[in-house]
Amino acid sequence: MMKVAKGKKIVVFLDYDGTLSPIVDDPNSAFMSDEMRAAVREVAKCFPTAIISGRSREKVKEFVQLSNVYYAGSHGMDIMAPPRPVKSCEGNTPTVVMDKKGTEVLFQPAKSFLPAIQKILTELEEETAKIKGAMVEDNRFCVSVHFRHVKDEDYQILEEKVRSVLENYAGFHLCWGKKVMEIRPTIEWDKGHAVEYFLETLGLSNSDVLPVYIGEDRTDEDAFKVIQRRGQGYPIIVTSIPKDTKASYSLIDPSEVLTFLLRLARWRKSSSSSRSLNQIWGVVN
Ligand SMILES: O=P(O)(O)OC[C@H]1O[C@H](O[C@H]2O[C@H](CO)[C@@H](O)[C@H](O)[C@H]2O)[C@H](O)[C@@H](O)[C@@H]1O
Repeated sequence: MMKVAKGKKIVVFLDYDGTLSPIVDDPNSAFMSDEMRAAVREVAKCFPTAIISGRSREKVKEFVQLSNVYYAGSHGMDIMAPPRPVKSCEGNTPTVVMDKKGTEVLFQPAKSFLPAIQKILTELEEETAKIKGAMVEDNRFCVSVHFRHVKDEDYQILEEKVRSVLENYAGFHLCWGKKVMEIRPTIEWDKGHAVEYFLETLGLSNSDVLPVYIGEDRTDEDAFKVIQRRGQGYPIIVTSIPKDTKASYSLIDPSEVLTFLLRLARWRKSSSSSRSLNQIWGVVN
């Protein structure tokens, strides 16, 4: 992989839950380790790096706590460029989307849905309050209804309640993630579009660019498809079991993601030195 990458511009896209942090029982405690944070920081010093999560942008930023990465929340429906251009260790400064005042620009293709989303959120909280273990999470442009702690015999009633709320709102649909139901605006925008948006706005859509996308969620498949369609880049799924996926590579869990990121940064920093790929990656040709 690194042989192909030599001389090309790498852009790194990372999912959050299950990729940078392990899947845990409480969504509010899905913290990222300091080691992982340091690795992402190093990678972002070398390559433009974006975190694309199903969480709200504010929440994922609060978890990641890095100022040298780009953030997209709500499965890519809430994108913000960082306050200042991120300088790569190659010395390149990618174009950053700025408004006339020089502040960061938000891209929110589902903005008109916000009033309805707020109502849906309130109704879901009311409707699900009596179902033990159900938890509603406000992800700004989408709403998650977690059922990890709901008894199997209560799941059906929970789903019925969610569907009954949605019946009154045209323009929204339901999808499923890991023990979670997600209510999303029906617009043609997903994590794949967010990848394309970043590549375009950063001026990185040419053929010498290699996007690396690491994710584990069903919604990451949209991004894998975009990379496959481009014919260049590395769609990497995080999974410990074989899966039907558009990704071409896999890492078992966040600890392997950590190793991969550390090696990626190390490779870039050392690629001008005499260290061989074998020394960095520990691989045998
Ligand atoms: O796109 P992502 O960053 O992968 O976000 C997808 C969803 O992740 C979170 O839920 C998942 O992780 C939780 C913490 O490990 C776990 O408790 C839950 O069961 C998983 O579904 C997040 O809470 C959701 O809002 C995101 O949509």
